[in-house]
Amino acid sequence: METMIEFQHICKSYGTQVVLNDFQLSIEKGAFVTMIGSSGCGKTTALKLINGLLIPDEGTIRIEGTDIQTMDQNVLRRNIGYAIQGSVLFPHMSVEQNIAYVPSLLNRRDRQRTRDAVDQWMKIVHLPQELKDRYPWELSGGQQQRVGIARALAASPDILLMDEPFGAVDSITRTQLQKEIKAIHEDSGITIVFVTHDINEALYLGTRVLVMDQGAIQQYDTPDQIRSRPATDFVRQLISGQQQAAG
Ligand SMILES: Nc1ncnc2c1ncn2[C@@H]1O[C@H](COP(=O)(O)OP(=O)(O)OP(=O)(O)O)[C@@H](O)[C@H]1O
Repeated sequence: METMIEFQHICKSYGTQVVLNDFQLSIEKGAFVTMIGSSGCGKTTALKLINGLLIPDEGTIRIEGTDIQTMDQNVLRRNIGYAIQGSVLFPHMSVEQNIAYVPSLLNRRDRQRTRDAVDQWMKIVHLPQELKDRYPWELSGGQQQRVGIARALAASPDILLMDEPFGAVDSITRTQLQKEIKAIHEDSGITIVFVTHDINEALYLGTRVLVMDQGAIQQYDTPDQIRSRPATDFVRQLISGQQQAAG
């Protein structure tokens, strides 16, 4: 299997607080990795190191073998979609303009191509076409989240980073969005790294689940292995929470 993202001996501190210490992780191309762990254990930090929003104190991050520090940061970010909790849409732009943002940069001379791309992505994330001319404040939380995902995907990234993208929506919308993102992953073969606090979500979506505690990897395994062979007490506790929630 080809490696898409690799963390090699990564150290990252904020002031005197060490968050990641000799962190090592390899993510296969096409994987859907869900990251779960205690609050403050470094999940968001790990995510932001992938798209260069944060720079490691030590160690190297590689994407398809290339050290990201040596890459053009604009090219890097254009290849990596980023969707986070709550609305990160451009408030002064309509739904259509938000989704078209990157495609219109890429297809400067071909407006029809951009319009077609917007239509296509709105369909995929189940946004009715009549919402095209609305502004973010005229949308529900779930619709805003869908626009955010469509915008991230419309840039045709190889990698999609998602930081609790469904944290702020009701449970029915959340279940729908989970199904949609799972289908998008299966259809596109994109590599997804997804941070969540919800063990059910982590086990449902992930082809691999990364369980972290205090900057250390507790287990990195398939959902079946996490369920049947929890590697540490921390993982066992997470799973017992899942069984309670399910039962
Ligand atoms: N810019 C910053 N300056 C100082 N400390 C920070 C900064 N960003 C994060 N931290 C601290 O680093 C630790 C790791 O933060 P991070 O956001 O990566 O954790 P997380 O696992 O995503 O947490 P949560 O599950 O609560 O979202 C936390 O203790 C946090 O308070």
